[in-house]
Amino acid sequence: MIEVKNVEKSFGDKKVLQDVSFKMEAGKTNLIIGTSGSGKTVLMKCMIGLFQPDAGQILYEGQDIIQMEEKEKKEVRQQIGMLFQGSALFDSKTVQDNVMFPLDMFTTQRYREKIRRVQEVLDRVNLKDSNKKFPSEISGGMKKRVALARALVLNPKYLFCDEPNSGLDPQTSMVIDQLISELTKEYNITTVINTHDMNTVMESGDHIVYMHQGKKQWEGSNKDIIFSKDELLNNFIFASEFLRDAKAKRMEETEK
Ligand SMILES: Nc1ncnc2c1ncn2[C@@H]1O[C@H](COP(=O)(O)OP(=O)(O)OP(=O)(O)O)[C@@H](O)[C@H]1O
Repeated sequence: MIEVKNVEKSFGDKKVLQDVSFKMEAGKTNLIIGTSGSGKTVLMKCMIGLFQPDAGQILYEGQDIIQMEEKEKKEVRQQIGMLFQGSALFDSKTVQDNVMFPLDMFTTQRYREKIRRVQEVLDRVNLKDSNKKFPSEISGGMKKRVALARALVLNPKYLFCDEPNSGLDPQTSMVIDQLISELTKEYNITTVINTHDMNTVMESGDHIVYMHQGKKQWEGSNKDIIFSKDELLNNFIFASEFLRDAKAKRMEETEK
């Protein structure tokens, strides 16, 4: 579990995060949503220890990452898998070598062990017969699977995903979302996703934190969102008539 407690962050005079608090549990797909500039990326960077908040705590299983010595911080970071926007694969490495990279960096495993683990995660993300291919030879959806396999190869307790659907078509996005949700439950990972994708929100959001102008405006599940009376949240999520109609339909179905 990750707990964010009363976190504040400013850049110069600009308050970017103000008194932000929430808990994100293991086995749940936790989303951070909000308009551009609402502080989602800064919040994520504070959570993984890349930014130092001005005040507050970021607790990993009760231990504050802000107060940790560099060595302890490193240990926590090794338990974090990252899925970056645009996949961030090494173009000059094959699929197999991309996934093996964290094992080369952080373990002393023999090649045979490493290859076994690489194959295991590639199988788990349903990526077959692509081990020897280069990123330029595979589709965007396949690249995401490779990036996901790489994020999982060290068996992380925490998974951070920045816009995992950017650049993907709606169908491929859904498949990636489902895969992330399944893996989160299967391995009991605390998954944190920064997303603009409303389909992800409605289909995968076990727990959603909605940020507005640096503050936590609302928090709840994708089921709660349907019935929320929060005006800012409603305007943000159900921005079009089409989406408002879909909401009304979903409310009707849920009430039946
Ligand atoms: N390193 C920085 N120095 C100064 N200001 C920053 C820095 N990083 C972010 N900001 C400011 O903090 C605010 C929040 O930015 P942030 O990137 O967290 O927004 P966001 O919600 O992730 O937006 P988007 O959805 O567009 O990615 C913005 O006003 C941004 O200009």
